[in-house]
Amino acid sequence: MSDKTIAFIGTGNMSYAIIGGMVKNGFNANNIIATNRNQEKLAKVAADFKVKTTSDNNEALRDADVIVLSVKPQMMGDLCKSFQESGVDFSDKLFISVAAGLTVKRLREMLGQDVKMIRCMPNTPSLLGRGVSGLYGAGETPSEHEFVQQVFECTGIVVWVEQESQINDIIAVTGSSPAYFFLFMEAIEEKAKALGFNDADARRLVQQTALGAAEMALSQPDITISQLRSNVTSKGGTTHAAVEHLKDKGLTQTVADAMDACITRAQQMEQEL
Ligand SMILES: NC(=O)C1=CN([C@@H]2O[C@H](COP(=O)(O)OP(=O)(O)OC[C@H]3O[C@@H](n4cnc5c(N)ncnc54)[C@H](O)[C@@H]3O)[C@@H](O)[C@H]2O)C=CC1
Ligand SMILES: O=C(O)[C@@H]1CCC=N1
Repeated sequence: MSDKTIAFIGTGNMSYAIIGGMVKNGFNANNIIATNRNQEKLAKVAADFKVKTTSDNNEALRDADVIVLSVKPQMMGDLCKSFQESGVDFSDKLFISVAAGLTVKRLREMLGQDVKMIRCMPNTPSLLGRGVSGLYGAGETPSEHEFVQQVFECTGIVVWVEQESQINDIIAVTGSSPAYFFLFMEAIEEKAKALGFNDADARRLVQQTALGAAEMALSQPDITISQLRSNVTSKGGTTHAAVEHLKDKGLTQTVADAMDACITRAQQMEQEL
């Protein structure tokens, strides 16, 4: 593993998950700096992963080779302005942005320089090494490309996209989609409670079933997901009744429409921010 130092600017949910995945997968915690304005969040990431922490973004900018911009998109303008005013020479540093809805062009405008910039669209299962990261690069060297690949492979699987616009597709398919699965799990959990299961059992039943279904798909790559579904569905049986109801109610189209809404929102943010 490279000895480059990497700083996460704005260590909230997403960067906490990436840092956790990196440390659990052997990345040297001494080479990771986490920043946040919030001291409690910094104390937690320091305690959990033994990384360096600071509330001074400029110190992290100065000390790191690779800078991960991970504040909310709406906060990015102010952050980049503070970097411009910091007096730190960051012209040779590699930037990675995990923000939705901010293009490389816009980020470079915000930073006031044509810095090397990789856009990454991770997801929160990165914390467990079960993440997916979509990557799009602009101007990085082969060794930087390799470094970024290694970092995000610590957190799960990685896919490079050729067009920057595909980052918005990745948001719909993997960045936001843990929430779709959680919504589905919430719906089953809620109904389980309505059927009389206590809270703890409702939670255990739904999470174990979701995990089991995902592991069945993962462990049997030669069997289509559709076939796995079919294997549960006895002709004229109970699953058939439930699945037909979901189909009649338009689940497949609803999911496709939701993913389009996700992409449209990312495109709108590109115009707004
Ligand atoms: N949460 C997710 O599932 C995903 C989030 N993202 C992207 O990751 C970025 C961060 O999202 P989250 O982690 O969910 O947000 P978050 O709100 O949990 O984390 C951002 C953190 O930045 C801190 N912060 C804000 N301004 C700061 C500043 N100037 N200096 C230092 N710290 C500052 C806040 O205190 C906060 O803890 C966003 O741009 C989002 O688009 C991308 C993929 C998935
Ligand atoms: O909701 C959001 O905007 C971010 C990007 C992908 C997941 N969370």
